[in-house]
Amino acid sequence: MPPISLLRAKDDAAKYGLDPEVLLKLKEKAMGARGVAYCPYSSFRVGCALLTADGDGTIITGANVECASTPVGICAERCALGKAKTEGYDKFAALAVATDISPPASPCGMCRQFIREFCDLNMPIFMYDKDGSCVVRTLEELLPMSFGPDDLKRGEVREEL
Ligand SMILES: O=c1ccn([C@H]2C[C@H](O)[C@@H](CO)O2)c(=O)[nH]1
Ligand SMILES: [Zn+2]
Repeated sequence: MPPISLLRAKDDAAKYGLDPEVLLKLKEKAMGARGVAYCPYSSFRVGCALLTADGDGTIITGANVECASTPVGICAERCALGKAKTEGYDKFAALAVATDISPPASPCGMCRQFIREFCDLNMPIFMYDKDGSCVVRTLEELLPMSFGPDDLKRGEVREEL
């Protein structure tokens, strides 16, 4: 009998067209990335793992990095996306975020908009709690009726008329 985590990963993975083993790896990486968070001000560790879809399914991780001037810090999700983009990745299949609370935290509003810049609206976002239990939503479910790069292009067309 496979462990519960694999059974659950199979359901979640099937729903979003992902390999369950890859999803488990993504979860491990997101939970592990909490360990490198720099969060001396909040002590709130966040880890993120981004599954790339450009080639061999590389996983890019990130964690929150805070700053004495507190608004200057960056969330784990934007850290991971910034790393991925600047390492040449342009397509993403899933994002996982892990915190030490339960139920799990979800990406903040600023991160939802940042994810919207680079990812499809139907991309799943897996949110893990301290024990590894998961809540999953698509980007569109977390950010309905969103504004994105295509909307700016529509603005350009209007000006030409
Ligand atoms: O989804 C989230 C929510 C919060 N944080 C960070 C920002 C800050 O460093 C700390 C407390 O808000 O957690 C993230 O990285 N991602
Ligand atoms: Zn954020």
